[in-house]
Amino acid sequence: MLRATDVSLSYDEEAVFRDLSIEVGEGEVVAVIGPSGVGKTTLLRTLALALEPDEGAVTLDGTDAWAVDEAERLALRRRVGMVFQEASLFDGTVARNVEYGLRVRRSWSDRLASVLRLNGAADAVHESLEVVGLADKTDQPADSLSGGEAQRVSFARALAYEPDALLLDEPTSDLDPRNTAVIEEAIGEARDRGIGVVVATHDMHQAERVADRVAVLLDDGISEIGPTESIFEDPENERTRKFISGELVY
Ligand SMILES: Nc1ncnc2c1ncn2[C@@H]1O[C@H](COP(=O)(O)OP(=O)(O)OP(=O)(O)O)[C@@H](O)[C@H]1O
Repeated sequence: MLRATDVSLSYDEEAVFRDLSIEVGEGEVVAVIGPSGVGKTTLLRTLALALEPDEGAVTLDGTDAWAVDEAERLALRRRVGMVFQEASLFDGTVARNVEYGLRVRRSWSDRLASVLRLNGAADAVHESLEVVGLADKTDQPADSLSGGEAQRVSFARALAYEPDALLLDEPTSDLDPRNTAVIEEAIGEARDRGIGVVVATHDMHQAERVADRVAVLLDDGISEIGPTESIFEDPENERTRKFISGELVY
């Protein structure tokens, strides 16, 4: 569904990754793990069609996002949601923040259809807040939320417009165990809805808990990608094994 093929990307001539390939299918969770600064955020932004790779292709259902015109790329981008490490909510209620995702992301025709479907937007807002356990906070001002709650609202905002793919950048790095558990359950819910999820995390246990497949990003590429169990229990690549066991120090 969402696929990067042989992508290379550099900042100021400095390669972040070279010839990297990764894909996520419908209803699948792929975790990207790797040391700090290796390029996990850059990879997610490439998959979100926010960064154009220097080489290679990013395709959504077979359409090469950088080979089509701007309008078509924007339409593809709308089908991919991203949740950043830090929640970026604006002043206003929780509901307004979640609804905002719907308004910005939907195309005009979808918006019109949702106006015709009475209360369609309100339902989507409520449902996605339920997924993150915040349906009772709909009318609360966003600036009164705890950090964990704000992050959950960010997740709800991305979920509300039913993206095909959802990219999560360290979604629980600053959260306590309870908020972390809520987000991990919400990842499962997204998968059950058929959304393809890519989650970048430095927490290997989290990758083990939530992912169907794991990609290990080391130096300038993926050292290994495969089913979660085989990556953690029986990695084929020596560097992967050392990274997993903590022998590879960065
Ligand atoms: N806009 C930019 N301009 C120049 N260099 C950048 C830019 N963004 C990121 N980098 C560099 O690219 C490398 C990869 O950064 P990136 O944020 O993708 O890593 P990461 O794996 O997500 O890190 P972390 O786990 O610490 O968040 C880093 O060396 C970073 O300093």
